[in-house]
Amino acid sequence: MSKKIAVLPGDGIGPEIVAEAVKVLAYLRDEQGLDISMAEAPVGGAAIDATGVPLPDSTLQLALNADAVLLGAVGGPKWEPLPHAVRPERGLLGLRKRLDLFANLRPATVYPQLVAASPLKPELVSGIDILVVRELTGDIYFGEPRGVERLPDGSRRGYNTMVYSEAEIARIAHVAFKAARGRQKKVCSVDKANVLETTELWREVVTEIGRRDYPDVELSHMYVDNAAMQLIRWPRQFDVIVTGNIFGDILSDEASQLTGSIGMLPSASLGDKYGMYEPIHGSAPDIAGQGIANPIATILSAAMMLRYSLNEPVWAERIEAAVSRVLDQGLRTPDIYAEGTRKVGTAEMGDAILAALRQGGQG
Ligand SMILES: NC(=O)C1=CN([C@@H]2O[C@H](COP(=O)(O)OP(=O)(O)OC[C@H]3O[C@@H](n4cnc5c(N)ncnc54)[C@H](O)[C@@H]3O)[C@@H](O)[C@H]2O)C=CC1
Ligand SMILES: CC(C)CC(=O)C(=O)O
Ligand SMILES: [Mg+2]
Repeated sequence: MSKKIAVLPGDGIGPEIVAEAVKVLAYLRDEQGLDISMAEAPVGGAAIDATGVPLPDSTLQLALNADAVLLGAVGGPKWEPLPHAVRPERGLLGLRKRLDLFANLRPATVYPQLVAASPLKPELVSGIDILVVRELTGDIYFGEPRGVERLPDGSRRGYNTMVYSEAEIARIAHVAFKAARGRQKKVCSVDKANVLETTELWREVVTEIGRRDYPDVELSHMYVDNAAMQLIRWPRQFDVIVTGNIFGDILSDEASQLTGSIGMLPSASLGDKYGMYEPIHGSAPDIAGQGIANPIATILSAAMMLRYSLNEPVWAERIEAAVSRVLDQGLRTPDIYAEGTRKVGTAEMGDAILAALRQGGQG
C-alpha cells in the first residue's frame, strides 16, 4: 500500500533544504517505483502567516494521517515579537507532543572526509560514532506552570518547570538501552542529579531499568556540565547518550561540531505510532534565501525515514553512501568548506547526491 509522507518545510532555510530531500524522494518514487506520495503543509512562521497559528489543524491532520513526516525547521526574527504561545517553535513542540514523538535519535558520526572540517583536532574526532537519545515530549519545554508574572513590587519574575514522570523516563531509557545493544553496548545517562530532584529521579529510574532489564549494557552516569566538557575532551568515550529534552537539545548541537557542521546532523523523532524526521538545526535566518545552506542533514533525515518508517533500509544505506561519495568528490557547502575542495550551493549539493544515488542505485 502506498505510504504517505507529510512534508512540512517550515521557515528560513527549511524550504531550501527540504526541497533537496524531496528531490531524492521523488526520484525513488518516479524512477525506482517506491510506492510513496508526498503532500506539503505549512508549519511554524509560514503557517502563522498563512492561517494565524503555528500548527493549523489541517497540518496536524495531514501529519496524523501520514506514515511519516519530513520537517525542515521553524522560527525566525520575524515572529519573535509574538507571545510564546503562538510562536513558530510552539507549532513544532505541539506536533511532537500530539504525535507523541518521545524519542529523538540524533546520531553524530564523522565522515572521514570531514575530519578536517571539525574545529577539534583530527585525532580527537576521527571515528566518533555517538547516538544522542533525547527525550522529546517532556521536561522544562512542556512543564507547567510557566510564564512571567508581575510581583507586588512591580518587578517581573519568569518561571518554567522541569517535570518528568517515572513512566516518561522509563520509556526513553528502554529506547537507549535497546539502541546500545545494536552498537557498543554502552549507555551514558546525562543529568544534573546533584542539584535537580527531577533528574535525581531520572538517574534512579535509568539505573533500575539498566540493572533489571539490560545487564549486558554498561551504564554510566554523568552530570550535564561534565558531559558538555567530555564531549570536547574525549568524544570517543561515548556510544549512546540518553538525556532529557533540554540537555539533549544543547548537547546534540555541541556534538554536531565534532562532525564538522550542524548542517550534517539528521534526526528521527519516534513514538509508538508516528515518526517525524528533521535535521537537528534550526531555520538559520542568517543564511536563509542565499542558497548556501547544507542540505545533507535533511537528506540524511529522509534516509532515516526510509529506515525507520518506510521499511526501506537498503535505500537508506544507498543515500548515506551517495552522501559519502559526493564528499569524496570534494563538493562542500560553505559550512564544511576547506581548502582544496569545491564550494557548492544547496541545490548543487542536492543534485550531486541525487546523481551519486542514481549511479549507486544502478550498481
Ligand atoms: N527544529 C527547529 O525547527 C529549530 C528551530 N530553531 C529556530 O531557528 C531560528 C534560528 O536559531 P539559531 O539559534 O540561529 O539556530 P540555527 O540552528 O538555525 O543556526 C545556528 C547556526 O548554524 C548555522 N546553520 C544551521 N543550519 C545550517 C545548515 N543546514 N547549513 C549551514 N549552516 C547552518 C546557521 O547559519 C547559524 O549560524 C530560531 O528562530 C530558533 O528558534 C532552532 C533550533 C531548532
Ligand atoms: C523547539 C525547538 C526550537 C527546539 C530545538 O532547538 C530542537 O529541537 O533542536
Ligand atoms: Mg536545538
